[in-house]
Amino acid sequence: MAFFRSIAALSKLRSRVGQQSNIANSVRLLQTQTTSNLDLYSELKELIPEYQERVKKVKKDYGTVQLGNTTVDMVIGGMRGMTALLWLGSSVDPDEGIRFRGMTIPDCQKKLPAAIPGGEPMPEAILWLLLTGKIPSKQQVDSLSQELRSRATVPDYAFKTIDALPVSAHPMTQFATGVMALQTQSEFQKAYESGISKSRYWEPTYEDCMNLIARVPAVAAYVYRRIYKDGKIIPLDDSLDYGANYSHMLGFDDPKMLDFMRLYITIHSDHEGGNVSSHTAHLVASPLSDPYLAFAAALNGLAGPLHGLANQVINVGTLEVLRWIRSIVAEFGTPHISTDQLKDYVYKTLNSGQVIPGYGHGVLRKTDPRYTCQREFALKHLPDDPLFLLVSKLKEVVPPILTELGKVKNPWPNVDAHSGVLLNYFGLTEENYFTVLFGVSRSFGIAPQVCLAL
Ligand SMILES: CC(=O)SCCNC(=O)CCNC(=O)[C@H](O)C(C)(C)COP(=O)(O)OP(=O)(O)OC[C@H]1O[C@@H](n2cnc3c(N)ncnc32)[C@H](O)[C@@H]1OP(=O)(O)O
Ligand SMILES: O=C([O-])CC(=O)C(=O)O
Repeated sequence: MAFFRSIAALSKLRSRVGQQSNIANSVRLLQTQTTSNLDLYSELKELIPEYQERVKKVKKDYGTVQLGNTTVDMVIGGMRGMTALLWLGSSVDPDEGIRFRGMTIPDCQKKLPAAIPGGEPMPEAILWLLLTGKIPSKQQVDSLSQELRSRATVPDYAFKTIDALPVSAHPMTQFATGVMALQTQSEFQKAYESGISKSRYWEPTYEDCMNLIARVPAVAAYVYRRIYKDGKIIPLDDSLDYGANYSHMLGFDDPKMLDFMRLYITIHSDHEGGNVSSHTAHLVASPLSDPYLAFAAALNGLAGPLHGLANQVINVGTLEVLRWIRSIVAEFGTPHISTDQLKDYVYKTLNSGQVIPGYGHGVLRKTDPRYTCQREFALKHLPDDPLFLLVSKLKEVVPPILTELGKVKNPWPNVDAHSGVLLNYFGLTEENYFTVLFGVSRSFGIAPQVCLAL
């Protein structure tokens, strides 16, 4: 299976050709400027032409600079470890994890606007940051919230297209089908057919990206309500921001769940360009397939159990353990499972030829900071939840066993090992649906990259 690793961001290009500070200066784009347009389009209209010029200049001045050697392992491993793509939004350091435009998750939690005092960063804020490289004000974020709501209407035929599938179809299949139905509204396709100039491709692409991001929660919520709640649809609430609205349309209005949803979307948005979903979108968009086509393709990659679907599998695992906890509780009157019992469970999984879902990574070599921030959220809001305690215990038990195997490069937990426990706590217990949440979030990372690659 091919995992493509990328050059991540221009900042990574800097470190790879470290001494050549001229390159560093040339590629330090967008991040240091301080325009203050209230709407994102006006902001980008100033920034993108300059970005395009800088990319041209880097190409002209440094186009022949070598960025490393290609080994047989890299080729067999599906370009793993090969510097191969330009990815502006984020970069992943093996030890430190994700940085969005240079900002770690704790930086984002400190600096990006929240919907409530002391709350989690809003997805609208990460979108602004990924697209512009700048930290938006609360006013800018609120204006973006409003704009996304105004774009959120989904045509009825998209729902009917989903209805043509059996209810038993996997939620990811239904979601990707709904996204394909939205594609008929592509502004890029229309503009291309009418002969738009190359330098302006980004404009209808931006329209498509914003419409796509605005509309996917309604499609995703429809899939959830159709499969699990007898098709009773909950309409968008005009007073809510993006993350809160998605949770609301799913049927969850606990303020803590709304804030968790904001955090969830923020941290799942982007993970450099080499992961399967992001790379797929980048590849599919490169021949000018529009953002809907690129995003639907990405969803199909995300639906693989070694990528996004791992969050579903870990929950099948944990729910099995939960059933086990219940039987222990029934028998002994206590929910505490011993470390030895858990170890046996992990060995049983490995001995049956399966991987331990939620552990390991193509790039990371330490615990995923996305796992850590979800753990911190859980410690704050549900410290005594039995499933959370179990997931915490798994973190003690699994890494030494994986290390013992001698071949696993990263025995530590990744993002997928934790999200399900939190969703389950708030009542979203249908684990087959979890990857759809991941998909909605990933539109935030993919869309800016598709826009900026033009
Ligand atoms: C959002 C995300 O996509 S995060 C990742 C989500 N996926 C998972 O959690 C699934 C479990 N993890 C895995 O399967 C892997 O760690 C991957 C796919 C994420 C990364 O794969 P790789 O880069 O090939 O990992 P690595 O180089 O460490 O693999 C070496 C060996 O260790 C094994 N290994 C890696 N992780 C695990 C694990 N969690 N459990 C058991 N074995 C593992 C590999 O299967 C491979 O075995 P093989 O040589 O017999 O084929
Ligand atoms: O980076 C990867 O290979 C997988 C991952 O964690 C993601 O896409 O979020």
